[in-house]
Parts: sequence; structure tokens; C-alpha cells
Amino acid sequence: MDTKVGYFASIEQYKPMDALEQSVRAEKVGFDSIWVDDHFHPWYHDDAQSGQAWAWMGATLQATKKVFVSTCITCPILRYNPGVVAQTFATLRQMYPKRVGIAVGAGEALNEVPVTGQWPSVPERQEMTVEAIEVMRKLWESDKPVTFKGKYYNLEKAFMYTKPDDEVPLYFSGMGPKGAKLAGKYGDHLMTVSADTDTLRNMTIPKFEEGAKEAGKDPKKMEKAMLIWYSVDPDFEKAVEGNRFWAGCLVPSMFKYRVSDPPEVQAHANLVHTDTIKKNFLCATDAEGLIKEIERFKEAGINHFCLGNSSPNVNYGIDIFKEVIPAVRD
Ligand SMILES: C[C@H](OP(=O)(O)OC[C@@H](O)[C@@H](O)[C@@H](O)CN1c2cc(O)ccc2Cc2c1[nH]c(=O)[nH]c2=O)C(=O)N[C@@H](CCC(=O)N[C@@H](CCC(=O)O)C(=O)O)C(=O)O
Ligand SMILES: CCCCCC(=O)CC
Repeated sequence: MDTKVGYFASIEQYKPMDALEQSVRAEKVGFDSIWVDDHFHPWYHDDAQSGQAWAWMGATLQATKKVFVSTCITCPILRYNPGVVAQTFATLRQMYPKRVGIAVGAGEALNEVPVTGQWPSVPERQEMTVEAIEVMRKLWESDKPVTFKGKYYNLEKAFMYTKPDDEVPLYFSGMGPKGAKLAGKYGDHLMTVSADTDTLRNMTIPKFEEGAKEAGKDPKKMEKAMLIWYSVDPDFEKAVEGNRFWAGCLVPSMFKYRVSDPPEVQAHANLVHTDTIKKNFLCATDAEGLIKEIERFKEAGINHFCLGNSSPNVNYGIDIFKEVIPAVRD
């Protein structure tokens, strides 16, 4: 499978219109895909944003010409009803054939707690995600009204009148071993997030493949996508600090506990050591440095990169890919 290079346009980090303009530029530079975070609260507080992902996708699909656009990722279990998630993505894909995808996952307290007050355990959220996917697929696939009584969601003679010609490709996020296996079993493709290459090679990808095989699918035909942030600047230390906005994601407790207050997340993010940022995110001074970093993850089995641009000069961080993309594509 060919390696794809995607641009992660963050509407937590940038104003929605700025992220849209970045996406238009990224398409011209040659990126294969555009990905957007689906958040209610952002991962940082100072100068942060929290635009609504689906509204942004409609505008970005119209402003770009042919690039694939997907969330990275949507949690379809609490603040969103899975039936409405299915309807939104079916509408977008009917309007922009072949260009729309969705990535789903078990969620973050940052997005669910502020507007629902609920935060079930990881196993329960994973179970809810699997059931939400079942609901979405029933609505996408059925040519008759659907009645369904699940543990978490119900459908009562629900029918989706607006459908695309084909199904919306569904990426499933797995970060831990159980999540990765569920991704193989229930997703069309894997979505994961920046981790060390040994974890990807020895845990995430094998678990994903195990899940896919159990479900009778061929994992070779499934993408292994990964969100990772990068920052490029001739001054290396400046490049490293560019990634600081996302350092809260490197604190494991943020995913387990009910932390939903951006100033609190930011306080944790500011304590993350620069060595941890260097190890987990891509920090480079030039195109050659970025190519070398991307190759490391390709060797670990990643074949679709969703690259979040945290470079001090954002346009430089996009344009440099004129050189990087041809070098990392097979
Ligand atoms: C927490 C891990 O769960 P997992 O299901 O593997 O991954 C969860 C993530 O997918 C979600 O949080 C996802 O929503 C995050 N996310 C995101 C993910 C991604 O790959 C790319 C981009 C994004 C951007 C994004 C996200 N979310 C949004 O809402 N919006 C976005 O834009 C995990 O570690 N799972 C482990 C099991 C852990 C577990 O069960 N622990 C038990 C205790 C066990 C013990 O006793 O030690 C517990 O906590 O109760 C696993 O194996 O799956
Ligand atoms: C470990 C990072 C998981 C992804 C966090 C996120 O929501 C980014 C948009």
C-alpha cells in the first residue's frame, strides 16, 4: 500500500478560517488528505480555539478541489448521538463523493464532560463506541427503516434518506492494546497517535492486525494512519517549543481521569520536559530532518501520516512538504 501524507489542520490551535486557508495551501503543495480535530475544549488554554469540526469540514470541502477530508477524531458516544453523526457524514459524502471520511474513538474528558457531565470508564466507552458504529452502519446500509434496541442506543423506524453512493470510510482509533484490536475488528482502517516506534511495531499494529483477522478482513488492505505533530524551524530549540501546545497529550493521566479544564491541562503541558517532546513529536530544522523522522515511523508500519503543523512559521511548515512528500511516498 502506498504511503499517504495528510495534513492535520487543527481548529484547537488555529482560528477556523486560518485552518481552512492552511488546508487550501496544503492541497496545492500535494498533501493527500486533510484531517481535523473534533473537540469541544482544546488541549491548551492560551490563544486556543475550539471550532466545530463538522461545520468546518463543509466549508473546507467547498474551498478545496479534490483532497480527502476527515475528522481525526469524532467521539460518537456522548455529546453526539451516533445517528446524527451517521447523518452528518452521509450528507457530506453525498455532496463531495469519495472525499469524506470519519475517524472515531472512545473520547476525551475535555470534550464530553463540559457538555454532558458524564465520563464512563475506558472499557465502557470502548463498548459504547462499538455499539455506536453498529448504529451508524445500520443507518448507512439499510434500505428500510431500522429498529434497534441496544445497551446504549436505540433506533425506532429510523431511515436515512440522504445517502452517498458508497459507504463512508471509517478509521477507528486505538491507542492501547484493547483499543487497537477493536480498531481492527470494527474499523475499516486504523487511526492511532504518536507513540514510540517499538510500541507501534510490537503492540499497536499487531493488535490491530489480530482484530482484523478475527473479523475475516485482510489487514494488508487496511490503512495504518497516525496523528503526529511536527515543528520545523532553522532554530532547533524554537522548533521543539513550537510543539508545546500539544504536550498535554503526552501526559497519560489526561486520558484516564476526568480532566476537562484547559488551564489545568496547560499546567501539565508546561511541565513536560523538552526531551519528551523531542522523543514523541517530530522536531526538525529542515526537510531532510522531517524526511528522516517520517521514515522511522514508516519502518514501524505506519502508511498514512496525519501531520499536525506546530511550526513557528506555519506557511513554511506547509511549503517545505513540496520537498518532503515526494521523498517519503513509495
Ligand atoms: C485510553 C486508551 O483507550 P483507546 O480506546 O485505546 O484509545 C482512546 C482514544 O482513541 C480516544 O481517547 C480518542 O477519542 C482520542 N482522540 C484521538 C485519538 C487518535 O488516535 C488520534 C486523534 C485523536 C484526536 C481526538 C481524540 N478524541 C476526541 O474526542 N477528539 C479528537 O479530536 C487506552 O489506554 N486503552 C487501553 C485500556 C485502558 C483501560 O481500560 N484501563 C482501565 C484500567 C486498567 C488498569 O487497571 O490498569 C481503566 O482505565 O479503567 C486499551 O488497552 O485499549
Ligand atoms: C495522545 C494524543 C491523543 C490525541 C489527542 C487529541 O485530541 C488531538 C487532537
